Amino acid sequence: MGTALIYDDEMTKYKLLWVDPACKIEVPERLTVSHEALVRTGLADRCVSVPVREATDAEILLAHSEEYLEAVKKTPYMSLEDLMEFTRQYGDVYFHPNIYHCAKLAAGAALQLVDSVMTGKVRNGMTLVRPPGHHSMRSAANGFCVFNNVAIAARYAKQKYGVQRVLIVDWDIHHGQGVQYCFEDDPSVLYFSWHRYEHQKFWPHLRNSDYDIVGKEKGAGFNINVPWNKVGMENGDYLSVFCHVLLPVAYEFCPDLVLVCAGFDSAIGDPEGEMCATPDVFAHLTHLLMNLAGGKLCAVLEGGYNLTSLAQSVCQTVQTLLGDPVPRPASLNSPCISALESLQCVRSAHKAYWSCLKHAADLPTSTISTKRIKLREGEETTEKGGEEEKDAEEKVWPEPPKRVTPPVCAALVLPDDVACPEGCERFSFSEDLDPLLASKLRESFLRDADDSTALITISSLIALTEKMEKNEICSGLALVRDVTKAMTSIVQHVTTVLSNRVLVVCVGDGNVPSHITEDRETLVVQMGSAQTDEQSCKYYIRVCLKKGCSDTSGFVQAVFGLLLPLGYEYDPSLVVLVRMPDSGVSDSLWQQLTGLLQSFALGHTLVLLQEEEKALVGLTASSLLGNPAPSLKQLQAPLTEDVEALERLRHRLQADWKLLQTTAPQTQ
Ligand SMILES: CC(O)(O)CCCCCNCCCN
Ligand SMILES: [Zn+2]
Repeated sequence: MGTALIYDDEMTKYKLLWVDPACKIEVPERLTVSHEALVRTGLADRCVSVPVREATDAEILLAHSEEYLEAVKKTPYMSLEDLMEFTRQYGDVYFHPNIYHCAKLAAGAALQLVDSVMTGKVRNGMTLVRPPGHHSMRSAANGFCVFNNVAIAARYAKQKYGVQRVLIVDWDIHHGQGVQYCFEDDPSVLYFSWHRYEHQKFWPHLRNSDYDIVGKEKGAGFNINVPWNKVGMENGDYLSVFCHVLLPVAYEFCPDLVLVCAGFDSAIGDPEGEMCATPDVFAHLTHLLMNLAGGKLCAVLEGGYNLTSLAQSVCQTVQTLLGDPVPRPASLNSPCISALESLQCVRSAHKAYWSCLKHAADLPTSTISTKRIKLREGEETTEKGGEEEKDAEEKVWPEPPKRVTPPVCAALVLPDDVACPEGCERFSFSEDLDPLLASKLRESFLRDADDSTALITISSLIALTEKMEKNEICSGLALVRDVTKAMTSIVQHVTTVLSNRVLVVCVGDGNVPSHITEDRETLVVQMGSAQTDEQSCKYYIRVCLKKGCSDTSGFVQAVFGLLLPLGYEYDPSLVVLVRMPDSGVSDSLWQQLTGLLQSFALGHTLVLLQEEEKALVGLTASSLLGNPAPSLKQLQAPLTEDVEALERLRHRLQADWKLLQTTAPQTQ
C-alpha cells in the first residue's frame, strides 16, 4: 500500500495584511517551498494524490464551540479594520478574508488523510496545510491556528471508524496546548509534545506546558509534556526522548492510529525553535513510529519557518513514509544535561501511570535548572523581539544525504526446496568460489571439509554482505544449518575484509564466540533468559529476561531502553539479526524487531534463521520489505526483576554508552 500526499494551493491564498512582528513568519511560501521540494525530488509522484475538501460545520464542532465557529464564519465579509479588531481578541494569530476557507480546507485535508488510511486506500500519508492547528482551542484562535486540524481528526477517527486509542505525537517546537486541553481528561487519546519552554520564558509561556502536567481525572498519564529548557537541542536529545519516553509508552498504549503534529520548527535554522537537530532526524522519528498501529500514520503539517530546513524536513518525512531506507544517524552527541533533566523529570512524573516507567528515577533534587523560575512581572522573555530582532547568525548545515534505494530490496539465501517470497530475490553465490577464500572458509568454519552445501551457503553470505556494502542489495535473509557459525564467518569477513562496524543482535540463548567481540568492530547484544556469571562488557551485552524472549513486555523494554540507544550510538554499517534456536520470541515481536533495526546501517539488515525455521521466512521477508509489523497487544507490566536488572545493566553501561542515560548527573 502506498503513501498519500494531500495538498492544494488554495491554502496559500491568505497572508498577513498588516504589520505584526509576531505573525510575519507565517507566510504562504511555507507551503509552496515544501510542495515544490516534493515535486522536484520526485517524491510527490511516488505518492497517492488525494484531494482536499472543506471540513463541515459538524466536523469542526467536534473540537470547537458553536459561538467560535459562528464568529469565524463572519470574517470573510469583514473590512480590514474589522479583521484587525477581530484578531485583537486572540494571541499571535491573524485573520484574512480567505483564512476561514483555508482553515476549513486544512481541517478537511486532515480528515481526507484519516479516511485514506482508515479505509486502507493507503498505508500512511502526509498533508501540507496552513493555517496550522495545534494551538487553537475550543473557542479561541491562537498561534497562527484557527481550527485544530489534528484534534478534529482524532475525534473524527474515533467517531467514524470506532478507533479505540489514538496516539498524537507533536514534534513541533511549540506546545500544542489546544490539543492538550481537548484531550486532557480522555484516556483514549495519548498526547505527546516536546516544546521549547525555557522555564516558561518561551511562548506561549504556559505553566500547563511543563512536565508535571500529565492529564486530568481519567486522562491522568495520557498527556506527556517534554519541556526543552535550553535551545540548541540536537539529534541525540530528540532520539533519547523517543527511546526512553515516547516509544516505550506508545507500545504499552498500543494505539490503533498515529497522528503526527508534524511541525518542523524543531529543526536547525528555524527562528522560532533555535534548535540544532538536522532535517534527517525526521526520517528517524517517522520510521520509529511506523510499526505502531499496523503502520497507520497520518502526518499533518504544523509549523516550520526556515524555508530551507522546512522543505528538507518535509522531504525526509515523506521519503520515510514511502519506505525508503533511513540515513545513518550522523555521529550523535550524548544528550545534554538540560535534556537529561527534562528526560528524568518526565519519566518520574509518569512512573505512576506507565508500567514501563515504574522503575524510573525520582525527580532530580539539587539540579538548579529543573526548578521553575517563576516568570516575574516584566521579566524578559526569550523569543525573538519585534523589529529590533537581531539577525540570528545564519545557521548552516549539510544537505541531507541522498537516500538511494538499492535495486534489490531483500535477497534470500534459501535451500532450493524453500520458496522465495513475493518481492524478494533468491541469492546464491554462483561464480566459482575464489579458491583462497574457499580454503580459508573450509579450514576455519566447516566441520567436514567436503560439506559443499554449507560452503555454498557461507560463501553466498559473504558475497551477500559485499553486495550490501556496495548498496546493491538492501537487506538479506539466510536459512542456515548453524546460525552461530554463519554469524561468526560473516562478522569475521565484514570486520576484517570490509573493516566495518557490525551490530549483532542475538535473539535467544546460545553461545556467542567471545572472540568476535574483541575487535571493537563488533557490538553484540544478546537477549535471552540464561543467567550467566560472565558480566556484560562494552561490546558484548547480555540482556537476561526471567522468562526469556517470550516475555514481550520485558523484551520491548530492552529494545527501547537499551538496544536502540546502543544502535544509534554505535552506528553500524551492517546489522546481523540472529534468531537462536528455541528463542521463544513471538512472530509479531520478531517482525517489530526486524522493522525497528532498519533504523540503522541504511537498512542493511542480514537475518540468520536456522533452516528448521523456514516457516518464518515469509513474515521476516515481509518486514525486510518495509511492511509494517503487526501491532503487539497492549503490553502488561514487565517483571520487576527484569526491569531492575535492565536498570542495573543500563547504569553500568552508560559510562561507555551515553545514549543509555535517562537521568542528569547528580550535582552536589
Ligand atoms: C504551528 C506553530 O506552533 O508553529 C505556531 C507557532 C506560533 C508562534 C507564536 N509566537 C511567535 C513569536 C514570534 N517570534
Ligand atoms: Zn511551532
